[in-house]
Formats: sequence, structure tokens, C-alpha cells
Amino acid sequence: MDKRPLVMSCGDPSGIGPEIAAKAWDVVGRDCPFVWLGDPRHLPGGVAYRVVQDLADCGGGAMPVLPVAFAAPARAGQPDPANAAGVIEAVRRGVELVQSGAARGLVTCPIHKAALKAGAGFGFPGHTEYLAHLAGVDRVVMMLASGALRVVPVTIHIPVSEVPGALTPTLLEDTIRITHAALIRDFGIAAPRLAVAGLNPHAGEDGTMGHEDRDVIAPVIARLRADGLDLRGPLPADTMFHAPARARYDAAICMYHDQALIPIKTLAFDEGVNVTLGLPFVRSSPDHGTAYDIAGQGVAKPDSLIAAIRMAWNMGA
Ligand SMILES: NC(=O)c1ccc[n+]([C@@H]2O[C@H](COP(=O)([O-])OP(=O)(O)OC[C@H]3O[C@@H](n4cnc5c(N)ncnc54)[C@H](O)[C@@H]3O)[C@@H](O)[C@H]2O)c1
Ligand SMILES: N[C@H](C(=O)O)[C@H](O)COP(=O)(O)O
Repeated sequence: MDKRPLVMSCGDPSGIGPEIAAKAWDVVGRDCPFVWLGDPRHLPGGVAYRVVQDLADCGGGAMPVLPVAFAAPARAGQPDPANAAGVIEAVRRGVELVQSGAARGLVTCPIHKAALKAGAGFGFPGHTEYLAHLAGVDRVVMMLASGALRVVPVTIHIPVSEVPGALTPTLLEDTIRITHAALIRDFGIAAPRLAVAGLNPHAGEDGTMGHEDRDVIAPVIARLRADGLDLRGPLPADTMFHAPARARYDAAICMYHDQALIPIKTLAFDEGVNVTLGLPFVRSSPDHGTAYDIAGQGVAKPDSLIAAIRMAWNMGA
């Protein structure tokens, strides 16, 4: 039996990451052990932890911590640019441990993208793009998954004004194929059914409200259907997410970030998991961010992080 632990990058220590990690350990630390990569100083007072030097000894007891150097203490809700380098190092170290085979998978606690850019010139829009860079892969896919819905945004962290130009047939086909393969391999769905959203209102209304649906999306769907994939679309996005519609597919392929993330965060904010498909290792994350507005108050819910831990544990088996 694979007893290797997960590793968890601490995320922005001024956010809710440290507190939800400690809460998550209390719930799933025994069944899905993880080693927290961060600065013990950033953990909330009273949290039981033990510093470890490697991943060998991490089952049960207090939360194991593999220290990562940070320049400054953390002030709840107030990101410190001086800590940006440590946030990035925790992610890099986590990838190193997974790629070495020491860890079963990586769970990342939330980062604040703008804070990393300001503090360390972080050149990536978020974890997803950074992890692809570290892994040396050209294409990865962001999936947000829950019991009620799985969604994939084809374009991610780009301005809405740039979405039409970014929606190339190649990007759409790659995204669909990576998603389809992951649903089979990682989610145990033998014959995945995919619903593909249109870009424009009413999926372009036969070209009267935009042409991308007819000229870009529909030909890719036709080609992949001819290749045997079970796809429907381009569908009007506004009628894809009510319960009867969701019952007809296993994942929704959406054209841009909020077209995908609004429905899943509306339906399943506390259980949604962000999982990166196409990496040579397992990576998951909660579906929320640093939540500076509640950081340090003890009210942050660990539920999404717990779901992310469980998903990574099961996918890493
Ligand atoms: N995986 C990630 O690293 C990740 C994911 C999403 C957003 N972010 C980043 O986080 C930063 C803040 O983003 P945002 O404000 O749009 O979204 P957010 O998810 O941080 O917060 C949105 C709202 O949800 C609440 N909330 C979030 N998580 C919660 C929890 N566990 N329990 C209770 N309430 C919770 C917050 O208090 C806030 O009111 C941004 O820089 C964003 O890019 C990172
Ligand atoms: N777009 C995701 C969300 O809103 O939940 C989140 O920002 C993911 O970012 P990463 O690439 O850092 O996982």
C-alpha cells in the first residue's frame, strides 16, 4: 500500500491558508497525511505541529511541517511583499518532492497573484501556469470539480477582451482531449460525456450574435465527435447548469474563467476542488483564494481544502 504522504504548500501566510491547513489536519491528517511546507511561525497560535526533516515520518500525531524560509512574520489580511519569495519557494519545493517520488501529490493553499507579482516579480498568472512551467509541459487544464458539477475553462487568467482571440481550434481541441482522458483515468468514467458551451449569448444564435460558436467551436466539436468523443455543443451557456441539464454530462467545457467558475462556486463553494489536468503529477487546490477579509479570525471553513486533500490522495493512489 502506498503510504507516501501528500505535500501541501502553505500559500500566502497572510491569508487563510495556515489556519485551514491546521483545521484540515485535524479532520483528515490520519487518513490522508500531508506535510505542510511553510514557516511554523505563520501557523495560528496553539496549533500542534512537529518539524520534520523529510517525509518519512508523517503519519498521525501533530501536523508535520517541513520548514520553508520566509523573510517576515505574517500579519493576517495584510500580504507582505517580503514573503512572496517564500510563497513561491513552498510551491517549487512541493513540486520537487512530488517529482522525486517522495510525495504522493501536491495540494496548494491559496496564493495572492498580485502580491506575488509585486513582491517577487512572479511571472505567472497563478499556480496553474507556474506548475506547467516547473513540470515542463506545454498544455495543462484547470478543472473545478464537485459532486454537483465539473467545469473546465478553456481560457483562464486573461482579460475577457482577449478571450475571442485566444480561443483557437488547437487550444479547444487540446483542452477537450486532456479533459476527456482525465475523466477516464482519474475519475473512472468509462465513456465521458462533455457539454461544450458557446462563447456568445445563445451560442451565437446562428451567427447573428457573434461568429466564434459557428466558425471556431462547432468545427472542433464535429471533428472530435467523428473521432468518437461524446460531445454536445456549442450550447447556450445560460441553460447548461440547472439540474436536468447537468445530468446530461460529466464535465462542462467553458470558454472563459467566469463562465465556468460562477456556476460551480455558486453550486458547491464549500466542496469544489481545483485540480490541474495534464501535469505529470497530482495537484489539487481549494476552489477559493486567500480570503484576506476573514484571515486570522478563525472563521474560515476548511471544507474545500479537505475535499482537495481527499481528491489528491485518491488520485495519487
Ligand atoms: N487556488 C488559489 O490559489 C486561488 C483561488 C482563488 C483565488 N485566488 C486568489 O485569492 C485572492 C483573493 O481572491 P478573491 O477575494 O476573489 O476570492 P476569495 O476566495 O479569496 O474570497 C471570496 C469570498 O469568499 C470568502 N471565502 C473564501 N474562502 C473561504 C473559506 N474557506 N471559508 C469561508 N469564507 C471563504 C472570503 O471571505 C470572501 O468574502 C486573489 O489574488 C485571487 O487570485 C487564489
Ligand atoms: N481561477 C481559480 C479560482 O478562481 O479558483 C484560481 O485562481 C486558480 O488559480 P491557480 O492557477 O493559482 O490554481
